Amino acid sequence: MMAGVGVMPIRVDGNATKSLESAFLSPKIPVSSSSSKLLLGCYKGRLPDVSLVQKRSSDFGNNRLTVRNSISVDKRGVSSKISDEDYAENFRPPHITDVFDIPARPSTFCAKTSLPLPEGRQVNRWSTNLGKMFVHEDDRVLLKTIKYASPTSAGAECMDGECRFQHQWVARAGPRSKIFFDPAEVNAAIVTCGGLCPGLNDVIRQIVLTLDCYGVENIRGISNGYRGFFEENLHDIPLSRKIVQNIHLEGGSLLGVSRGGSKTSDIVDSIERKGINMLFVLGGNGTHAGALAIHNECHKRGRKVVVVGVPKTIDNDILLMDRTFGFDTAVEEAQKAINAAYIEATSAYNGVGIVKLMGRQSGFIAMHASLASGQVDVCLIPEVKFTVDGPEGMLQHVQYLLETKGRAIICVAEGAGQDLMANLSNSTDASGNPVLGDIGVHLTKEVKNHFKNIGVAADVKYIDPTYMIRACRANASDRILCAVLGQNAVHAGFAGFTGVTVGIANNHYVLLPIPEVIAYARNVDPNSRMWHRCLTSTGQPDFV
Ligand SMILES: Nc1ncnc2c1ncn2[C@@H]1O[C@H](COP(=O)(O)OP(=O)(O)OP(=O)(O)O)[C@@H](O)[C@H]1O
Ligand SMILES: O=P(O)(O)OC[C@H]1O[C@](O)(CO)[C@@H](O)[C@@H]1O
Ligand SMILES: [Mg+2]
Repeated sequence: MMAGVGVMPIRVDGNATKSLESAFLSPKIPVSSSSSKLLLGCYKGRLPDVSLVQKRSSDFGNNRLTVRNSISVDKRGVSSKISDEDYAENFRPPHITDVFDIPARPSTFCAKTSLPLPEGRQVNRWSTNLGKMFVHEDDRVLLKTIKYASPTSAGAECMDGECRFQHQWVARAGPRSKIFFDPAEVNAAIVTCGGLCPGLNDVIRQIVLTLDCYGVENIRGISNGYRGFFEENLHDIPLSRKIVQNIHLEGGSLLGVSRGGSKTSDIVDSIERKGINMLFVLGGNGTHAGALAIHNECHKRGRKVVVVGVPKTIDNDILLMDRTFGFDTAVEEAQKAINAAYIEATSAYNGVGIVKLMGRQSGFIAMHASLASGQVDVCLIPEVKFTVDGPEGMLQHVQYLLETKGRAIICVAEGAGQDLMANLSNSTDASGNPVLGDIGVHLTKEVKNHFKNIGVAADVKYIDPTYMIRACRANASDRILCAVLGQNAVHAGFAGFTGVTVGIANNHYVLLPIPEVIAYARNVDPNSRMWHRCLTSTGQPDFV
């Protein structure tokens, strides 16, 4: 392949340029910065297939981070000043070219609309300012930004006893200058699984709008989660810019959701039948486990399909991310319930207000809602054990609050105190999630019985706003997050990443391999500053 044959030259390093076309088509060619001088002027054919990489291992014991002083052009045609090994271990996002030989092509993405102009002219899809429109392949985001000086420092996550700082680089999300799909051949599908979450329609909308910007016309929604792939009475929903234009004005999911029914082989059979080659999966931990299984099965069957996740969980229980969409809205909506409980309790004689919020195994909503309200006296979360009876128990504290303040407000996460309830069914829902006992109802009974038994009048009001919170429309902050995540999911798909999910880390948008984010559910750390801030605000003691 001759260099510079009628194609735009791209910069490889400070001294050298290389033909874009040859960069797309050449196999992985590692070169050191000194050998990169070979690229000066005319690049003719393959460089000798020897690695002149100067490897400098960073000094972190078992940590396998390495820094390479190299410039390489991998088989994706991507010139790298930082090689894949520079990702923190396990954070290199899988790519379709890891499995298939697919040539890269120039991006068709244009931030401008593709709608026809009044006189029938199409807006030019090709931006005149490509220079700053794309993120660079080597762009990375630092996952952890605090250097803890001691393992005893609040919230410290130390990999070794000395708490040495480790650079954990992850891929930056965003549009790439090179893509691996011809928009005319893209057959995209979107599916929403698990429970509802504010912002689902915003993400669906942004995925469709962004696909449209790339020039994709063939977009479908799969009805009611994974079930829509194979249940005969469920039909796909055609999606277009026009159809999704106003869907974000309502809560819920235009496509519907479901739990259970995740049979990977049936789903992939359906993907093959429908000819889907770009799948966007919106859901929580379970959904992402399903997405990973679909990604693996597609590749096993030799199907050139990319699977990209968008984490959806109101519980905020996905690892490594600042937050997931819908969480901020949930915290805000919860304020109404807490405030109602507060007003009722302060207006009553010896009023006790109890509010149950979602959070199956993670108490983020209850913790943040309690802290935000400044009205909560007791916050109970699944991560922190508590007792109800006895001198250290919660009831004694509620009694003390009535004696001193004349009211008590309790905010409890649904997964808290499950060990306190007898006769739990041990059953699971269709997806295998445990069916919880109702801790809100349980605590309400306990509080009522306690004050009845000691002959003190108490006016107990229980509020369960959980589904009202989940079914509402996303707030402005979440809508922005949804917009960025939805757009980045499409950029990831076109850039050939698969088995990945999008997220926000340290306020930057990233791509993460799915296994890294679903290894276990993210929990509130009882040693974290945030939990301590919550306790500082409520003034509650330990109930053990
Ligand atoms: N380990 C798994 N492997 C494959 N599919 C799974 C797995 N776990 C769950 N699923 C499927 O993923 C879908 C959603 O799972 P689930 O109902 O647990 O919701 P989720 O994605 O975890 O979101 P939520 O936060 O609402 O619980 C279901 O169709 C379920 O069958
Ligand atoms: O009633 P459903 O649909 O199972 O949803 C309840 C669960 O969904 C979640 O909101 C997670 O999506 C949990 O907090 C809650 O336990
Ligand atoms: Mg789940």
